[in-house]
Amino acid sequence: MPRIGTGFDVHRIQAGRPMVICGVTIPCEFGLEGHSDADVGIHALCDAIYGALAEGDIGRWFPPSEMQWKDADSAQFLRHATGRVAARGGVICNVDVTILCERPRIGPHREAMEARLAELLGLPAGRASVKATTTERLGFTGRGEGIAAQAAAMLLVPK
Ligand SMILES: Nc1ccn([C@@H]2O[C@H](COP(=O)(O)O)[C@@H](O)[C@H]2O)c(=O)n1
Ligand SMILES: C[C@@]1(CO)OP(=O)(O)OP(=O)(O)OC[C@H]1O
Repeated sequence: MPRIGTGFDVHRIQAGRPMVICGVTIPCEFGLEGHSDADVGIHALCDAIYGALAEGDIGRWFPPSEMQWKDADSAQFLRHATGRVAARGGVICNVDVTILCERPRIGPHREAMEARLAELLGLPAGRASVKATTTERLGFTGRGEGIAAQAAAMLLVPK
């Protein structure tokens, strides 16, 4: 049956950390705070996939209280979510991620992010989409206090 899931995540800006979004480290004068590498795009996408499966959220599988996930590469979280789909005999049809921030500009890195997500998901090119929007300088993203991401995932799962 078709199953759809959505995800949303926010991380606070933090100086002195790398900026990793959708599996790609991009040049930026600040990074994101988090227990892991704080890849806000991948976290939202994991929640979309877990949500489509009704298997909880990323914190269920990778609790922030566990030191083994400190500074972890979020690619492993996405591999796990993808593995859960396979374990249920399902496939991922397509995913779509939107990053909400004024800076950094996502456009120059969009194709690299899509390629990396497709690789991690085991999808052909064109099935993983990354988009970006500002919030017109409104709210916490607009003030540059944090970055938000939302995601959707479409699956086909036997039941
Ligand atoms: N961090 C961002 C934000 C936006 N973009 C690109 O700019 C376009 C216009 O943004 P608006 O918020 O004014 O709609 C948007 O469609 C993105 O293509 C970006 O690259 N990085
Ligand atoms: C990714 C995890 C891993 O402990 O921690 P964070 O990097 O803090 O990310 P967040 O999206 O706040 O929470 C989910 C956690 O599972």
